[in-house]
Amino acid sequence: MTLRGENLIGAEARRGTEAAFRAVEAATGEALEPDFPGASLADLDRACALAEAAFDTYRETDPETRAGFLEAIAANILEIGDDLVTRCMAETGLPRPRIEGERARTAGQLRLFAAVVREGSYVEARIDPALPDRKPLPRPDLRLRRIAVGPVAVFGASNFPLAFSVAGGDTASALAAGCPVVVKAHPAHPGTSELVGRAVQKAVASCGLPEGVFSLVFDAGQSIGQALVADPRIAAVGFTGSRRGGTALMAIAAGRPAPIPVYAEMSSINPVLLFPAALAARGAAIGKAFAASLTLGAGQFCTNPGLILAVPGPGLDAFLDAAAAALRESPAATMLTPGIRDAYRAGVDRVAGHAAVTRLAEGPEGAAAQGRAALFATDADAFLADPVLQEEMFGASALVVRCRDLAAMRAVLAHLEGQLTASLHLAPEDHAAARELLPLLERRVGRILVDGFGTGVEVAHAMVHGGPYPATSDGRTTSVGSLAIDRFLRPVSYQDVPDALLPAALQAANPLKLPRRTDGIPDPR
Ligand SMILES: NC(=O)c1ccc[n+]([C@@H]2O[C@H](COP(=O)([O-])OP(=O)(O)OC[C@H]3O[C@@H](n4cnc5c(N)ncnc54)[C@H](O)[C@@H]3O)[C@@H](O)[C@H]2O)c1
Ligand SMILES: O=CCCC(=O)C(=O)O
Repeated sequence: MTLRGENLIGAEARRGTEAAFRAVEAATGEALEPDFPGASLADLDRACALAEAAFDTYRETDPETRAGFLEAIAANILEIGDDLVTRCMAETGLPRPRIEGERARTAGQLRLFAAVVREGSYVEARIDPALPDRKPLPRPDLRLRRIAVGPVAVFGASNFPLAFSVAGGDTASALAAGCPVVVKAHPAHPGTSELVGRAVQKAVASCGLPEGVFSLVFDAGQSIGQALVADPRIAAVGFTGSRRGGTALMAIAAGRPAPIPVYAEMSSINPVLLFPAALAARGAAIGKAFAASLTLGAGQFCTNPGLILAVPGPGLDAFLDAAAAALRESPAATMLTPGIRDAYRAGVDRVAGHAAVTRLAEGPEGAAAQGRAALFATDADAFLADPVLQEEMFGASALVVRCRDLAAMRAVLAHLEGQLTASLHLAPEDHAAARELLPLLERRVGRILVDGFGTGVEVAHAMVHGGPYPATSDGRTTSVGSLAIDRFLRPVSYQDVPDALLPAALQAANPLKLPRRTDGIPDPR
């Protein structure tokens, strides 16, 4: 498929008129064809106007139409075939199996949301019938459903060019909720973005939907993204990226005459708690598994295990020996962009130069575009004394914090910022100590896992990929899994509205066959 470097504004493909940029081949630094001229403010205005015009029709599409649309996007992405995989590999430096796996995950995610739309519980249809004879006052007829919030702005992520980008989780959940989407492509993979954007655009047309359901804009800088968040027709924002970028967009959204929510997933160091009996029983095996998780995708996962907490002893020594040996042999890996590589190296240098930190291991030196793995250690007192030590190093390096006892481990956890995940490595003898820490962990993180690592998020109904700030801007939500749809819905209550005027979801005959509650009790199905 030929790339044209065009913004996709509704049904149109338009070459931008602003500064152009090109993708860079991650491994070589070579510029890749074609040019991507940035969208103009007029292009963005048209995209937002079309999204607004599409909103009322799209949000009332019947479940089958909307689910079919999501499935058509999945099919169209797969239909692009190897062109998508090779372009994506070139732009990101990520290997083929990773891109193919991520493509399957992206299609599966769209299909999951299709199933959610067909099943219908997300509408939360509730009916409290009128009680005209209630004393002292009659009760009105009350009916509630959730509706889409409005057009949503999505910022594609650099590190998941498919699953968190143009047709990734934010887009899939917003479209499932009934929200048109305007995507601001990540500048690191514009070709991948255009290919996927065209797949979505094609699905909009083949499903007979209003053209404004989807648009995709490119920008060499940040002004179009900022204007998108400020646009009064945009009702919510999905973002995955840096803390600086996420908080900048939050400030724009909060400063609007009508503020809107920004669902930003930003930074997390994902603590790993190694409990004494687990370490004694299998320290070396955990160390090896940790190194594999740390180096996955050159460490460019928001779920990367960047912080290890453990009590010193022979078990921890075995863990460290195995982890260090694996990391010393782990080849340097191409990073997504020169900027991300430089930020990673600067983060590593900052930690390496810290007076209270020792370097335990370092991977082999690589090419200019590559990042090498590293493992550092400090103690709990030093960690508690310097917030720099809990800053995300976005790459394959981690810091081990030696805690003199479990009380020190608790103090470190209590001091941590919000996190996406916490991993506990346990033997049965550790359960009592782990139980003590669980309430604190629940307050700090979005997902607690045992005997594993957070990398490799399952896209499922019971998944939470979220967590308190700064892991995300809103710890009440998730950006992965079916619950992600909640971000883009809001409840509306209808009081004494005649059946003929009610939305289908709440009419007496239940024409959409939605699961509903009457007086709080699920209706028989
Ligand atoms: N935790 C994570 O999941 C995660 C993922 C990717 C990157 N990162 C971090 O972010 C750093 C940079 O990577 P990145 O380019 O992917 O993230 P980024 O936040 O710099 O950019 C993400 C997107 O937001 C836009 N953007 C950023 N700042 C903006 C602003 N002030 N106004 C308008 N738009 C803005 C960018 O153009 C891009 O489209 C990495 O080195 C890493 O530290 C973290
Ligand atoms: O980088 C953020 C997403 C991480 C993820 O989805 C995974 O670990 O699978």
